[in-house]
This record gives sequence, structure tokens and C-alpha cells, in this order.
Amino acid sequence: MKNIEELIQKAVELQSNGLVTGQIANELNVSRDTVTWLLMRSKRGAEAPAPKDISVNWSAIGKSSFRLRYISQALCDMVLESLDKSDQRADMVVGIGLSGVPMATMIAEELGVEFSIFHGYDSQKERNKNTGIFSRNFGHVKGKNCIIVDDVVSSGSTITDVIEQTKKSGSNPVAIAVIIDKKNSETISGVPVNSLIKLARVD
Ligand SMILES: O=P(O)(O)OC[C@H]1O[C@H](OP(=O)(O)OP(=O)(O)O)[C@H](O)[C@@H]1O
Repeated sequence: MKNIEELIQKAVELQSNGLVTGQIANELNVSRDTVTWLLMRSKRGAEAPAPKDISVNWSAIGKSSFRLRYISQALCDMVLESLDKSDQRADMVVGIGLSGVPMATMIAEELGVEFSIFHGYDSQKERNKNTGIFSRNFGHVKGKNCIIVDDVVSSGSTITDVIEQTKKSGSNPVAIAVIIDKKNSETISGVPVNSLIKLARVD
């Protein structure tokens, strides 16, 4: 997104396509408050100040499998360093659908371990606290030490859910790998976060 007007236009377009606030927030990698503000501004102009948030667009990486491979290798390197420190090994990589899946596939290949896909919960049902599920078409996480891979941590709720479901499935999450962590987290639910970029506000 080049500017705020484009972001507003995209939010309005997604809403008219039937997406609800949580889904638009995930799609634009911004908070729900920011989506509410964008939609409000589209109707009445800027009455309230914009929430403190950062819109993330990593399509310059996502559009190229070549670039994705290098980014995946960089993440893989960070995760190996983190596992080394805690003297742990991984035997499964979990990709969070949709955006975490290409990198998770490449990391699993790089490490020579199994691969699993987690479908995040549907944001539309978020308020009912529905959780995501592991796809049965890929590896099964039971008994495995898992690396969890996604593109962005925004509120952290997706990763928190994956960790919970991973533990419930009888496996052990040992590391998280993401391109960008908007929460600047050291850990999420006790699991170390490895991100290429951590964002921290100074205001
Ligand atoms: O930290 P959170 O607030 O939970 O947000 C981060 C999640 O939101 C996006 O997923 P989305 O559901 O939009 O799926 P996508 O990968 O298909 O974009 C993103 O890929 C993360 O999985």
C-alpha cells in the first residue's frame, strides 16, 4: 500500500466483498481498530485520530519464489541458532495457512523434516472463540517437536491458538518463525519468537 487512501480503498473493497473486520484486519496485516478507523474515514473523513498501527505489505517477497526461498533460509538459520541455544531439536515444521505455508514448506525441506499445515480460525467466528485445525492431508504433529511458521504476528492471537492446539495434539512447540513481529515479542506462550524484523514504537 503506497498511502492511506489506498489502504482505505482496499478496506472498503474487502468489506463490500463480504469480509468482516477481523478478516479485513488479517488481510491488511493491521489491527481491528485500524480497520474500523479506515472504514469510518471512508464514510465521514478523519474525525478520530488514527490508531497507532503499522500496515505490513510483504508482497515484494511473496510474489517471488526465489526471494521466498532466501527469506525461508534466513528464518531457518535463526531458528537453528535458537534451538541450539536451548539444546533442542525439531522434527516437524507447521505452516499457518495461508501465508505461512510457502516458507514452512521450504524450511521443512531445508531441515529434512516433516511438514504440517494449520488452518487458522475463521475471523468471522473469532468472537465464539473457535480455534483452527491441523489439515489431515499433511504431517501429523503428535509426538513431534514443532517449529511454527507464519508471515506476521499482529495481535499474536493466531500463534497463541496454534501453540495451544499443538500442545493439545500431543506435540511440543519449540520455536516460532515469522518475517515480521509487530509485537516485538521474545516469546509467545513461552515459545521463542524468531523474526527477521521486530517492530517497536518509540512514541
Ligand atoms: O497475530 P494475529 O493478529 O493473529 O494476525 C496474524 C495472522 O493474520 C494473517 O492471517 P490470515 O488469517 O489473514 O490468513 P492469510 O495467511 O491467508 O493472510 C497472518 O498471515 C497471520 O496468520
